Formats: sequence, structure tokens, C-alpha cells
Amino acid sequence: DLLLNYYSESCPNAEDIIRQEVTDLYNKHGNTAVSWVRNLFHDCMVKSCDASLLLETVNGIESEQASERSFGMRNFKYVSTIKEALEKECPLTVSCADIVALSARDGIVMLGGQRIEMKTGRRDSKESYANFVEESLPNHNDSITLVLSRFQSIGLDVEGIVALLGAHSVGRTHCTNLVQRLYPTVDPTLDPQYAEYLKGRCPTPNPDPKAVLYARNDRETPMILDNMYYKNLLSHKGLLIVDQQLASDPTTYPYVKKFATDNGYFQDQFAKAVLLLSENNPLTRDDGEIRKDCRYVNSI
Ligand code: HEM
Ligand SMILES: [Ca+2]
Ligand SMILES: [Ca+2]
Repeated sequence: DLLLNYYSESCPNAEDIIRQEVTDLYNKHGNTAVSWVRNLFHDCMVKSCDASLLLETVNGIESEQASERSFGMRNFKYVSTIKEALEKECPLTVSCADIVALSARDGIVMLGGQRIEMKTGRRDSKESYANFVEESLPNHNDSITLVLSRFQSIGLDVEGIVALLGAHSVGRTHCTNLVQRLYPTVDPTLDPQYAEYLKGRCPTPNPDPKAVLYARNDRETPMILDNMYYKNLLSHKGLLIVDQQLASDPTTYPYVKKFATDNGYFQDQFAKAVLLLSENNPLTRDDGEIRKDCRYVNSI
């Protein structure tokens, strides 16, 4: 089972090493911290927090990273930087799944969020679940009902779900995910002036998916994990359809309002929701393995 400080005997410096690597990477490439937060969502929602997300397409494995839902994910190569530092200190000891969890925890601190006490001891999957990604992760234009049911299936309540989406207070969204709301007519739930700004960022209805055209998720504080996201929703500046819906649906709106007015309260609820996500269905004991390289299963 998961334990606080699971590596206290086997690799006492594990958590410090991860924190140091996350900090160094943040100082060189600030957006790595953002990636660690998204990785937690994309790994933990698909079956388990088991690093299934990190496996690459090779030897019969089909990577989850190739799914449409993983569009825009970045910085995977720097997971290897963290893993290499751990392998140097304690070979074959610290799981990639725990790296996903703890790097998200430390990334959140880099982005101004609260420090979350997380248990460790997750083991790594021997498979990637590419075929399971689309039925596990909601899409950017899915209905609120579907979004809620996906997250409820891992034990989050409505308040926790609204808090978790606050992760969209950092990072970016590519134009392919936005043009639907801009062309041919502007989505009426979008502030008209903001829509004009977004059209400037995304000038054509059919952006080349390979072009790096994007808008910041939160134009006000793009690299700070704060409650600005909810203030934006209340002023009709939500970026994705799933974001903006939180402000119009009667079951989620009360929490949007509450978080918008109280950043401290948001931070507490966000931390609780992240913790719950990070403990979804872990592999423990003899399940799975401890990968040597997060990109590949160990060879026999
Ligand atoms: C209904 C659920 C969700 C949907 C449909 C969704 C969808 C998306 C989409 C479409 C993007 C933009 C990708 C791109 O164009 O580059 C994005 C970005 C992001 N998402 Fe979500 N997301 C959801 C929930 C979450 C959750 C729960 C978290 C974390 C706790 C999260 C963290 C992030 C982060 C950090 C980014 C920015 C990534 C970057 O800048 O590299 N998302 N999401
Ligand atoms: Ca997984
Ligand atoms: Ca922000």
C-alpha cells in the first residue's frame, strides 16, 4: 500500500532528489512545472497512477502519448532527467509512477500552489493503455455531465472536480482546440473583446496542427496556479468549452463563485483534489515493476 515516505529506508534522499531536479528544470524551462501537473491528470485518470503514460511506442506497446487527447503534451524528455538522477543514487528503486506524482507535487509549489503531502510506493505498469485513453479522459468540448461522471468514477465530488480544473490557471492551449469557439461565429458564452484577442492569437479557422499557435490558458497570471481561472470564467474568459461550462451549470457554478472570491479556500480544495487523483488505483506490492527507464518496460 502507499505510505508516507515509502523510500525512507530504500532511498532516503528520493524525495529531495526529485524536488531538486524539478527546481533545476523549472529554473531552466519554466513550463516543465506545468507539464508535471498535466502528466498527473493524464496518467492517473487512465487506469491508475502507474506511469502508463510515459511508455513509448516500441515492441508491441502503443503509447498513450499518441492519443488525440495527449495533444500538446510536452517535456517528457525531462522526466528522464529526473529518473537518471534517482537511478544514480538508488538503482531500480524509485518508480516512474512516484516520479509522476511527486514531480506534480513539486511543480505545483514552483507555480505558487500549496505543498501537498503525498504518499509513495506506486509501482509501474507493464503496459500502456492507448485504447483506454479516450474513454478515460474527457475531451475539451464534452458536456458537463460527461466531465463530471468521468471524474466521479475515480471518487471526486463536484467541488473537487471544479477545484481540479483550476489547473487550467497555468499553461497554454493550441488553436486547434479553440477555433471551434471563434469561427464561423463567436461562441456567445465568450466575452466579445476576449474573442477578438483570441482571434488575433488564432487568425484562421483551420490552423495547421503542427504550427505552434496557441493562447495562454490564463492571460492574467499564466504561470501562477491561482484562482484567476475562476474569475476569468465569471467574466466569460474561459478558454475551453469544458472550462466555461463550469460557470453556466447550476451544480458547478456555486463552487466557481466560491473559488473566485477566496484563493486560500481554492488552494485547499485544489490540494485535496490533487491528492485524491494521485492515489487513484495504484499498483502496489508485487503488481507491475520498477522501471529502469520510464520510457520502456524492463526487459526480461
Ligand atoms: C475536463 C477535463 C479536462 C480537459 C477536457 C482538458 C483539456 C485540456 C486541453 C485541450 C489542453 C490544451 C492542450 C493544448 O492545446 O496544448 C489542456 C491543457 C492543460 N491541462 Fe487540461 N484538461 C482537463 C483537465 C485537466 C486537469 C484535471 C488537469 C490537472 C490537474 C489539467 C492540466 C492541464 C495543464 C497544466 C495544461 C497546460 C499544458 C501546457 O501548457 O503544456 N487539465 N487541457
Ligand atoms: Ca495510468
Ligand atoms: Ca493563473
